[in-house]
Amino acid sequence: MEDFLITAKKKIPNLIGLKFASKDLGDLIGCLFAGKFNILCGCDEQLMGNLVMGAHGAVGTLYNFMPQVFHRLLQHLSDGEMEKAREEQIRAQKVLRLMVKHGHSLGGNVAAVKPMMALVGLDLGPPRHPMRPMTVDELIDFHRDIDLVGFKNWDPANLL
Ligand SMILES: CC(=O)N[C@@H]([C@@H](O)[C@H](O)[C@H](O)CO)[C@@H](O)CC(=O)C(=O)O
Repeated sequence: MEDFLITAKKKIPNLIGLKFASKDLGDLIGCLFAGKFNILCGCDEQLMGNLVMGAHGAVGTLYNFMPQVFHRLLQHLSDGEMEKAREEQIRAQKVLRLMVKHGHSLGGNVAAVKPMMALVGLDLGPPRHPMRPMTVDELIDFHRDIDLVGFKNWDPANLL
């Protein structure tokens, strides 16, 4: 993406940045120093690392249903409380692993985003074809796993 920014800037004068969805941190630092670009973290599981390296913000799925975890992460980072920030990042990782685990058979982890949003009170309907919604049994399994990692204790204010 660093090469892209340098090359594209010559042809697209109003190019001001990008959402960095890769996990290549070498490329991230390259993008951050490629010029005055606005670089947004597009990989929720790497938010902490991206911000420490200098990313300017983030776009992500998990911020929709576990915002307090990320607010705390940002606060701890700004206070220099790295261990506490890590704890929040690990919470995000635990949820992501479950979304991949339970979303895989549905055609993608976006199908697992829907029940997460429902959990915080927003019924967004079923995922788009070819993904499919969870069956009742799958939903019970998913909720059980989500409860086991402690999700409901992290953001209790958000829950129904
Ligand atoms: C590449 C990608 O899909 N990134 C996601 C992440 O939230 C992603 O789902 C998450 O990090 C799990 O890998 C978002 O940054 C994308 C996104 O929300 C958007 O573009 O609207």
